[in-house]
Amino acid sequence: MDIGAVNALSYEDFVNIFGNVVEKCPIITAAVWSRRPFGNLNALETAINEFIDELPESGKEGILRCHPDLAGRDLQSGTLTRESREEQARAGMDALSPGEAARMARLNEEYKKRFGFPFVICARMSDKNTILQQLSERRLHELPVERARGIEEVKKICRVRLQSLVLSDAPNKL
Ligand SMILES: NC(=O)N[C@H]1NC(=O)NC1=O
Repeated sequence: MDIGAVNALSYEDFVNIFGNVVEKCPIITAAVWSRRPFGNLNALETAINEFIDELPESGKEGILRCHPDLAGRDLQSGTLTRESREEQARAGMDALSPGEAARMARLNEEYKKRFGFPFVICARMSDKNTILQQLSERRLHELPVERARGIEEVKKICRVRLQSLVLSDAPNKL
């Protein structure tokens, strides 16, 4: 899909296609539609990032809360979004040993209890050992540091999702 095609989309189609680039937050996609025309894919990504940056801290925490746990209940019950399922599978979250799964569950719970939102990391840029290590380290941070860190990871996930949507059909790359 080239950028001209993206800019020509109705808001309904735009939200249908790009609505989950930030997990379960189609309101962000719906909001940035009014920033068209985008010069290129980076401009669309920048519009999304700016929208996120302008939110109050409670809004940023809300975005984090829309993310499923890694190797959590949604993965076990098959209720992850398609994007999240693929990302978690690539990082080996569906193939943890019983010991790793128990450690992940314990650390995820500890993290959520401390911060009031789930641990978020761009699984496509990571693997299970790094994820476990990062979870173990980041759970000790202070809230403002960790909220900002989680949002950085949301932006990385968004970039990867945008790229796979727009660059996947080769002839008209952005
Ligand atoms: N909790 C969390 O990090 N979830 C995710 N990370 C990612 O890359 N996809 C997700 O759903």
